[in-house]
Amino acid sequence: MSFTIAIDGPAASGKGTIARAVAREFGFVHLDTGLLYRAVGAIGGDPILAALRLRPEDLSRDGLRTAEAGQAASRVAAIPEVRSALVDFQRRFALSEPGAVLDGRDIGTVICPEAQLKLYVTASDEIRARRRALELGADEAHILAELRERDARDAARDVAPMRPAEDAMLLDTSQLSIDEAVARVIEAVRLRSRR
Ligand SMILES: Nc1ncnc2c1ncn2[C@@H]1O[C@H](COP(=O)(O)OP(=O)(O)OP(=O)(O)O)[C@@H](O)[C@H]1O
Ligand SMILES: Nc1ccn([C@@H]2O[C@H](COP(=O)(O)O)[C@@H](O)[C@H]2O)c(=O)n1
Repeated sequence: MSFTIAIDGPAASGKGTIARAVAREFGFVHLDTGLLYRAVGAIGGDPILAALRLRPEDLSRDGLRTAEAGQAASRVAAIPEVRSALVDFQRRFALSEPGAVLDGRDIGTVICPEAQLKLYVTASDEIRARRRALELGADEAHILAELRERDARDAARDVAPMRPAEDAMLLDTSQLSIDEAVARVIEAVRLRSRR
C-alpha cells in the first residue's frame, strides 16, 4: 500500500522544512508544489501555455525562491486553467513511489484528498516574516507585507483556495523548533501507518 502525506499551509510556515525532513526519515519522495507555480510565473508569456509545457528542469531555474517569484506564482496560481494543467503531474508524482510527501496549498483538499496523513502547518504572520527575512537576508517589514498579500490572494481565489482539509492535523510551529515540529509529524506518521 502507498502512503501519501499532504502538507498545506500559508507561506513560510515551515511546510517545506517539515516535508523534506519527514521524507528523509521514511525514505519517501518529496515534491514542493509551490515550485511548479513559481516556475510558471517566472517563465512569463502566456501562463496557461507555460503550465501546459512545463518540464521538470524548469523547477531548477535560478531565482525561483525570491519574494518576487512568490508573488508572480500567486498571481498565476489563481488562473483555473493553470491549476488544471498542473494536476496530473502532481498526482502522478504522488503515486510514483510507495511513499510520497507533497507540500503546497491544495494538496489535502484537491490533489491528494485520499492522502493517509494531512497536515495544515501555520505560524504567526510575524514569526513567518522573521524566519523568511532571515533566510533571504531581506527586510522583515517588506516580507511581512508580501506574505500577507500572497496569503490573502491564495485564500480568496475561487479555485482550490488555500484552506485546511476537514481531516487535516493542525500544526502551529510558532513556538516550536524545527526539530520539535518534525518530531511531531514523524510521530503522527508512525501512528497513522500502524492503523
Ligand atoms: N519551527 C521552525 N523554527 C524556526 N525556523 C523555522 C521553523 N520552520 C521553518 N523554519 C524556517 O523558516 C523558513 C521558512 O520555512 P519553509 O521554507 O519550510 O516554509 P514553507 O512553508 O515551505 O514556505 P513556502 O510557502 O514559501 O514554500 C526557512 O528559513 C526555515 O528554515
Ligand atoms: N499547491 C500549491 C502550491 C503553491 N501555490 C501557489 O504558489 C505560490 C508559491 O508557493 P510557495 O509554497 O513556494 O510559497 C503560493 O503563494 C500559491 O499562490 C498554489 O496555489 N498551490
